[in-house]
Amino acid sequence: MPTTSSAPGKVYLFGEHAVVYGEPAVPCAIERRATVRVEERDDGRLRVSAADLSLDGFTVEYGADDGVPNVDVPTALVEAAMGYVDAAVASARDAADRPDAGFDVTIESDIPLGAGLGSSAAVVVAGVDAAARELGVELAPETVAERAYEVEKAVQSGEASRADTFCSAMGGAVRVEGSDCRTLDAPDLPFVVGYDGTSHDTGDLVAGVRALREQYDFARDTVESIGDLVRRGEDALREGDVEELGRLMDVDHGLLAALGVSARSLDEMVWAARDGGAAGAKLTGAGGGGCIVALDRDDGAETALSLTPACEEAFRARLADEGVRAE
Ligand SMILES: Nc1ncnc2c1ncn2[C@@H]1O[C@H](COP(=O)(O)OP(=O)(O)O)[C@@H](O)[C@H]1O
Ligand SMILES: C[C@@](O)(CCOP(=O)(O)O)CC(=O)O
Ligand SMILES: [Mg+2]
Repeated sequence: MPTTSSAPGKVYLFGEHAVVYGEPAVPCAIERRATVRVEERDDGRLRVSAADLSLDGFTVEYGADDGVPNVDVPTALVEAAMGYVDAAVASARDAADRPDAGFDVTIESDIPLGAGLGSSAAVVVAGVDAAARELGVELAPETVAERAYEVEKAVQSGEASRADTFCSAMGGAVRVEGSDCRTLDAPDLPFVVGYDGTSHDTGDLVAGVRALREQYDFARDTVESIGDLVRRGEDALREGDVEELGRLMDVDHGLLAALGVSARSLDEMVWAARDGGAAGAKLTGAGGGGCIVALDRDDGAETALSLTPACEEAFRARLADEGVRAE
């Protein structure tokens, strides 16, 4: 019998990148989910079918004996796409003490891939949960979050925060500062997302910020300023002060741009959203291309984004109360 789990993507209200260096961040889970179906197979092989909105559906099959993917899409693309899934399956094998378990894995996701909405975290969280349950082990969402964090850290060359994975596992709005991870009471904020249709590599962008931080004190100061801003933002979130949240999002976008992780398309979408009346707008996630998030109370920003050439798709994103769940 196959076992299926799903987990949500997220937007960052504030704090991405700085959270990697121990500053606080507030990501919010959104109602776009990745669904992972897992069925144990008795030959020890791993077969993965991934259908995604921005990558043609593909299937990879390989076993411990050869390790060679059998597919007809470019190897680099496959390797990039498989890193997270492979490591998620390995984590579940470890949790169940079944190092040789083989699986058929099928992934479906309505989270654009590599666009800052946490598709990697959602796939890993749902994958660890489903594969562990398929092997008879029920993990608490907090445990799934911690295992998924270890996976992201390993795949992103040792650089990741707990923010995306904790948010995806727990749902709702969360606050992450180092290893201190908490869920927050938050109102359903009027998020609208603008997506430029491109993707980024989170590991590369995080490495770029690290290099800048090592070279320039101003980059260290910028990371600390993002932390200060997040602490101010927490008060505004508690009070449901959308105007102040928007102002702080605008500043956060400027600080992220100073760290070199914005892009022309992201800046164009941010300005379109502001011109359309958003309370504030910023890139979300690693940046470099992908998505922006804006606070849009009256649909003006969503309309402005949908009319902006840089924006391929604009959509509303409701807060997802539920994190990882069995389907
Ligand atoms: N539907 C999917 N099927 C298989 N792998 C996926 C899917 N969605 C995301 N991934 C994995 O997540 C990676 C993208 O993660 P990342 O660069 O962190 O961007 P983000 O988390 O912002 O979407 C992909 O290269 C792939 O390994
Ligand atoms: C840049 C970072 O703060 C968030 C990355 O988010 P995403 O993978 O682009 O959705 C990295 C991290 O927290 O691990
Ligand atoms: Mg990611």
